[in-house]
Amino acid sequence: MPSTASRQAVLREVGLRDGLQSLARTMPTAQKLAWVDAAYAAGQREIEVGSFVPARLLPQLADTAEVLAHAKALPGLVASVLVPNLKGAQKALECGADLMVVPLSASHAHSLANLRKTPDEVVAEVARIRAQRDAGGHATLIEGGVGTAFGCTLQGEVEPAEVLRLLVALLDAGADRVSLADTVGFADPEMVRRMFEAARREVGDRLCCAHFHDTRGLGLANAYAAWQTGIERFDACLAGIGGCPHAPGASGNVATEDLAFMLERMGVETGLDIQALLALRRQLEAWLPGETLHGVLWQAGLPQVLNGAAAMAA
Ligand SMILES: CC(C)(COP(=O)([O-])OP(=O)([O-])OC[C@H]1O[C@@H](n2cnc3c(N)ncnc32)[C@H](O)[C@@H]1OP(=O)([O-])[O-])[C@@H](O)C(=O)NCCC(=O)NCCSC(=O)C[C@@](C)(O)CC(=O)[O-]
Repeated sequence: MPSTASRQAVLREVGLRDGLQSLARTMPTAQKLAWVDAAYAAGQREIEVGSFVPARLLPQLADTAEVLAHAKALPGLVASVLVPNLKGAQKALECGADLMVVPLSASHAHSLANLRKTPDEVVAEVARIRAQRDAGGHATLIEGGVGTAFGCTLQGEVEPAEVLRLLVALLDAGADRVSLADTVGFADPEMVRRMFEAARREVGDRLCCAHFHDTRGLGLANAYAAWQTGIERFDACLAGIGGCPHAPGASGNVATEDLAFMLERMGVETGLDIQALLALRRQLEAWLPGETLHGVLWQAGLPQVLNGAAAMAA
């Protein structure tokens, strides 16, 4: 098990994509740009700014090109987008996204509901995306994100062997790296440990990120379990908003500010100013009146001694 000492973690903010796609309202573009700026000022260096999907499906994210252009102007920021197919990927390449995440559901039922494609058809789409990326000489990275990796509300069980097969297939098709997601909050820390260890045996360091929903209160425990297997990048949503519209029962992601607190408390450097994240959460509350926000740190605030593990080691 890798030691916690001197490790760093990256929290990729996905609230502007996963969070906002789950709300019925559309956040005005000016507020999204202010969110990107404030997240950047709080130390976030990876932000998923939206999706290139048909606006009729997700009008909340119709301004993704504009938000991406704004994010790209911030030095050192990895500005990513979600793309469901080649058409979305072409837009991401045209707009110069640093990274595009192609979601692939290991559950056949969810795959059809979400993308109208089987998992293997999504793998084939990734091969077309890779060919297009390489032909144009673009620098945009391709991440294959395997969702419903721990089960699915539509299909029920998802075989771990199928998840592993799809991780390998995505890489063989041309994804630069892969990640694992618990779309509907079915995972527990022991399942996470087993899955991430097995995935690492299959694909090594090309397994780059963990994406947990806190649907049943295990988001942080699952993140900790993934961390213990060596994962150092996590998706998270400010105020724990989020959820896939095509996954019944899906609810919010692990809250950015809570996850940052847990890691910093363990002595792990995230580069994040947690007070600034809490201030941004208050701003988000004002931007989203009437919406249910999640997370717990905001209620108690930071303890006086933040860096518990480091303090004990000193
Ligand atoms: C994949 C499709 C498009 C298939 O939808 P479809 O209807 O089968 O698409 P199509 O290829 O038949 O095209 C239909 C029309 O849409 C257009 N079109 C086609 N593609 C695009 C595009 N990219 N951008 C803009 N327009 C597009 C296309 O040009 C055409 O336009 P028309 O000729 O009718 O005028 C649709 O099912 C889709 O967009 N699905 C995405 C749904 C989504 O965003 N889900 C949430 C993200 S995944 C998630 O949240 C999970 C995750 C990542 O967070 C991790 C986790 O927790 O597990």
